[in-house]
Amino acid sequence: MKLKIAIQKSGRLHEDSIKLLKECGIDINNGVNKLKTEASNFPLEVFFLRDDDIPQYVEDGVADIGMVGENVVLEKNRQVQEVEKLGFGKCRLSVAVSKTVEYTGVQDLAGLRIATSYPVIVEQFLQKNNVQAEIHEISGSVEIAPGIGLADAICDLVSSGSTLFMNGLKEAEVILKSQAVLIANKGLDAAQQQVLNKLLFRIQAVKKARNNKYILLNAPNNKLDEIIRLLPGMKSPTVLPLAEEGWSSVHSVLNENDFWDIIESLKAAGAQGILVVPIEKMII
Ligand SMILES: Nc1ncnc2c1ncn2[C@@H]1O[C@H](COP(=O)(O)OP(=O)(O)OP(=O)(O)O)[C@@H](O)[C@H]1O
Ligand SMILES: O=P(O)(O)OC[C@H]1O[C@H](OP(=O)(O)OP(=O)(O)O)[C@H](O)[C@@H]1O
Ligand SMILES: [Mg+2]
Repeated sequence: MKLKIAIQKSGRLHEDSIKLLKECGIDINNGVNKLKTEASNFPLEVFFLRDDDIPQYVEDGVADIGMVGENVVLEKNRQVQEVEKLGFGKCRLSVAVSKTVEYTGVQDLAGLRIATSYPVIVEQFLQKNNVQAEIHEISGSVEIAPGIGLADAICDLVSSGSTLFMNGLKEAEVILKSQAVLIANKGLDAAQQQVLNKLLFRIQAVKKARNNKYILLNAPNNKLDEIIRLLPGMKSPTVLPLAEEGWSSVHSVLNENDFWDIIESLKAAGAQGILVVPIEKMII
């Protein structure tokens, strides 16, 4: 039995999806223009598809699982389960208006024509806020719609904001924060669930490793207590004596988010020769 996974054929999520599978130790041969391939060392068959089609294929069981943006999952509104956030493809779905108009709040959207490729999500947002506006569905190049007189506002994906900026628009409302997620068919059998669990275990180990760094430093023994207090570690830091009398080497694991703050405190506390090393996999 092989589990069938759908990933984006080309576009924003393609490379990161493949990279994640590879970091999970799964060898896939993704030759150019291939629509289907099999992993050589894991019971996985990979389908390369348009991202818009992935929720439906997973609902229908044509694919058992898929990697796709939460924005697409919500827009397509298919019966699938979200099993894991994948940590890439981070963006937001926002309403934007011309930078020349004054925007004071969601009621300002009343009566406007909003161009978007996300009519379902925008409709839900308008209803929730009791605002009546006209949705104009277009499939791409949404940001030029106001400039060519097609709409008064848009709703599209934003990450750096440069596309909005280049089109003379400003972000008015963030409707959704999105990232790529792993979705699964709701009726997986026990054998399929078992393969999915195996894959999930690996994905979680890769995600944890990406969020953490291994740190090694030297410290004078009289500063050890203070330095150890600064370090969380997986259990507690490893402390080894150095050849030089009165010094120790301290090893620990730091989360990416508090990383720089902790490094500064460590230096201030007397740590020297600090080395920071990426972690490949992390299993707690
Ligand atoms: N600027 C961005 N930064 C980060 N993630 C993004 C960005 N734009 C889109 N994404 C995420 O990547 C997904 C795929 O975006 P892409 O632009 O490749 O889609 P597409 O053109 O619809 O592709 P397809 O040809 O598969 O239909 C989006 O649904 C979203 O989840
Ligand atoms: O805020 P920014 O960093 O500028 O990113 C936002 C842009 O990125 C996406 O398009 P993409 O570049 O994937 O091209 P597409 O229109 O072909 O999907 C999205 O549709 C926006 O247009
Ligand atoms: Mg698409």
